[in-house]
Amino acid sequence: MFLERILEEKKKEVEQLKQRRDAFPETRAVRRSLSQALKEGPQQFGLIAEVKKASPSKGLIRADFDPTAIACRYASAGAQAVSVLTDKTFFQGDLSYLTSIRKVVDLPLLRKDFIIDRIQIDESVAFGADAILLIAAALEQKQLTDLCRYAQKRGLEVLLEIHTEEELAPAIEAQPDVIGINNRNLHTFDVSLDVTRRLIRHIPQTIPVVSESGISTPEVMQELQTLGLSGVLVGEFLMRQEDVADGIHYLRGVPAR
Ligand SMILES: O=C(O)c1ccccc1NCC(=O)[C@H](O)[C@H](O)COP(=O)(O)O
Repeated sequence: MFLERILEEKKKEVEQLKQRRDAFPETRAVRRSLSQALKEGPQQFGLIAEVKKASPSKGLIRADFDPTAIACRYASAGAQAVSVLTDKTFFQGDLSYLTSIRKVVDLPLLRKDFIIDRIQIDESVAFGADAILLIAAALEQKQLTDLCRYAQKRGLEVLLEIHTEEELAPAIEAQPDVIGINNRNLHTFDVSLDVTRRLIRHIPQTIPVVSESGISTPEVMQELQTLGLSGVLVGEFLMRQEDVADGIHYLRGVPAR
C-alpha cells in the first residue's frame, strides 16, 4: 500500500526533525487566509495552483522546473493560492521552495506534505506556509482534531483532504478551514471526478470545499462550480504546459492572446 510507505518514511523524517527541534526560529509573519482567497476567484470560485515537479503516480512531470518562476506565473495568471509540494522522497519537492516562493508571491501558500506530527506544523510556520494539508486517510480522528487545532493555534489554516464517505464525519468534526475532496485514491492512484460528485452532497454548505486531482478542462471547472464547490486544486495539468499561465487561462475559459 503506497500511502503506508509514504507514512513510514514520514515517521523517520519526524524522528530526525525532533533531534534538531531548536532549528525553528520564532516568526511573526502575517499569514494569508486560504479560505478567504478562494472567494476572490471569478464568481467566487478559486484556483489553487500546484508547484509539483514529480509524483509517485507519474514520475517526473516537469524536467525544466523553476519553482519561483512557476509560482510567479501562477500569480500573474490570477491563481488564488499556490500549493507547494515539499516532500523530497516521492515528489522531488523541497521545504526551501516555500521560503523562496514567499519572497516573490503574495498569495496564500499551502504546504502540501504528509503531516503526522505537531513538529511538522512548527516547521511549516518557520518556512512561511499559510496553510497545511492534513489527510484523513493518514490520521486517526484524535490526531486529525489535535493537528487541526494546533495548526490553527499557530496561525495556519487547514485544508483537510478526504476521499471516502467514511472520512466525512471525522473531517467535519475536526473543523478544518477548507475540505479537499481528493479524486485520487492514494492507495491505487485511480482518479475519478465521481468522488467529488458523490461526496460534495454530504458536506454542509458553510464549509468551503475544493476538488483536487485530475482536473484539466474548463468544462469540468464549470461543472464543479455548478455543484457548489468553492474551487479546485490543480497540479499536473498546469505543470505540463510550456507556460503555466496559459494553463490557468485555458481552465478559466479566457481566450488565448
Ligand atoms: O499525485 C500523486 O501521484 C500522488 C500519489 C500519492 C499521494 C498523493 C499524490 N498527489 C498529491 C495530490 O493530492 C495532488 O498533487 C493534487 O491533488 C494535484 O493533483 P493533479 O492535478 O492530478 O496533479
